[in-house]
Amino acid sequence: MLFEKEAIIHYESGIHARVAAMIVQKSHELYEKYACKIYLRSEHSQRVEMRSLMMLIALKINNGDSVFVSAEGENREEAVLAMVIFLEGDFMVQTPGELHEVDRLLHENALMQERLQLILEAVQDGICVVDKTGAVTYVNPSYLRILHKTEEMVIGENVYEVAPNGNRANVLKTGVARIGSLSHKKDGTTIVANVNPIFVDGEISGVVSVIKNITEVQTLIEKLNQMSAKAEYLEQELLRTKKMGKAFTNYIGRSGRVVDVLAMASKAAASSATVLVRGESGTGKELVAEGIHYASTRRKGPFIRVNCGAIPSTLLESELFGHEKGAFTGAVKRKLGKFELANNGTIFLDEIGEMDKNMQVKLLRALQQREFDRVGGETTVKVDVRIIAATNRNLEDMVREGTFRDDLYYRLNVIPLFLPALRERVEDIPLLAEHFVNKISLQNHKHIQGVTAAAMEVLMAYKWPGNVRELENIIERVITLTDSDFIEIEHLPSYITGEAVVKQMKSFAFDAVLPWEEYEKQIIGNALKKCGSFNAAGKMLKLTHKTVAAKARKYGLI
Ligand SMILES: Nc1ncnc2c1ncn2[C@@H]1O[C@H](COP(=O)(O)OP(=O)(O)OP(=O)(O)O)[C@@H](O)[C@H]1O
Repeated sequence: MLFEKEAIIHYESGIHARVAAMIVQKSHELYEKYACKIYLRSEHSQRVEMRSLMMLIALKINNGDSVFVSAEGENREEAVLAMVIFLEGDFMVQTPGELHEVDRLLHENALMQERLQLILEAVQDGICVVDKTGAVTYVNPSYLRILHKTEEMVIGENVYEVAPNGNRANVLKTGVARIGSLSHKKDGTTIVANVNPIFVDGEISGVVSVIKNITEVQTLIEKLNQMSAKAEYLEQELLRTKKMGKAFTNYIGRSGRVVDVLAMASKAAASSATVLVRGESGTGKELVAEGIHYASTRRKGPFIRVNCGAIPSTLLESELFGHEKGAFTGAVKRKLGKFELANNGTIFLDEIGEMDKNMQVKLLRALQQREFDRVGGETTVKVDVRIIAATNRNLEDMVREGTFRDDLYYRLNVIPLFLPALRERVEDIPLLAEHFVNKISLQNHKHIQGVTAAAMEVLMAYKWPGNVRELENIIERVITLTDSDFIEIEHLPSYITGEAVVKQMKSFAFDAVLPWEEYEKQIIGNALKKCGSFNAAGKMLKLTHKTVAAKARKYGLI
């Protein structure tokens, strides 16, 4: 409970015994003047009369407590007032009515200040406060870290002296904020600064500068740029493979060569240029030609295939251009040729290298003028046909030898597509094998689940002169003849498995002449490793399974 007439004097600075003596002196005067006794009381002590307890006052006040001044006597109000006025220079004085609220506000303020201090110290951005004279009054630890400076170096320095044309001096002069100003330091760091003026009562009272080291950000931006360039490239690649669309989904393969050739084919499909598909027999030339047709705007028109190598040259003209009734013996009615049938679609001239030179001239005319005469006909027929030709022959050699017309060659070779042989894309074999196993077992109502790893290894080691067609045929034969769940080595033809074994044996040191048993042991061991059973190994080696078992025992292989 506060005294009726008292003041609370908050300790503000250290009080010495000298000050305490002055207080005592003053209280004597007041006693004389107002006939009052002056008491002081700290928060934690009894009130004490001034005259006797000088040291206590000094100690108590030095502890930082609030000091309550009260008086007893006739004019105690005046006495307290006089004491308060006397002390005002060294102490903060409040009247009792405001005390609690101010105390609370003070406490809140102190807390807030503490929090703000913590925040300022914790933020990663550097903060620098400059007063209105240009002197640096505050920097946070991040500021010092970013600029590699110490507090002693920066506190107190004047921005008008250290950087008269800098942002801080400028903002202080103009009162206009500067945002996002970049500076590159000698050590290679890049710093971005936002400098804002501080206004108090409409007057500029300093600036606050917030800086950030964006060297890392710039490195990240660079990385981001690289990544986005890479993503763009991959997106284009994806688009490239996607663009091939459904038209090419029948052509199985994911190897780089296949992806490239299909990308080119899909580009070719977008034009109506003549395409020449090259590749060994069985590499899927027809599939690609079909893909081009179905990926083109002509997809709703017909795709007409002519095997120029399979039709006798005497009949090829009528096959391609048709004939009129009675054009030759047996021509009992008018027959439309493949070119007419392919109108508004695509004609696929397979095995073009087999065409004889007479026919080549006629074809050249049809290609150049998109018109021809039916055999025995007098009127010229005009057609709108896209031409795709294919060959497994070396047309360049044929042109050189004079068996293929060069003008026709150039007409056909507008967009050449080279299909890789299967041995050049071994990585596609598992994919193709799986495709054929699924397709053929479905057609044959079988449930073959796949190819064993060992058998796949053998398939991948084989040279495939017949390419994909040969692979498809082998899988078809196996599926037709077997009932097991998986295609195993023993199901494969011996010319394929044999090649694999020979390949393995190449690693064997044939230069050195060893006892026969050494070779035999190696061969039996290899075959058993590859086949996994006496039976299969026997088939591969053309021995009975009993012989294989006996030799395996003899050489301690089991
Ligand atoms: N990449 C492939 N994906 C799936 N099947 C393929 C692939 N390549 C070829 N084939 C299959 O192989 C067989 C032969 O293909 P295609 O007739 O297209 O080859 P080609 O190169 O035109 O042969 P040829 O030169 O003997 O005429 C077809 O049954 C075809 O389905």
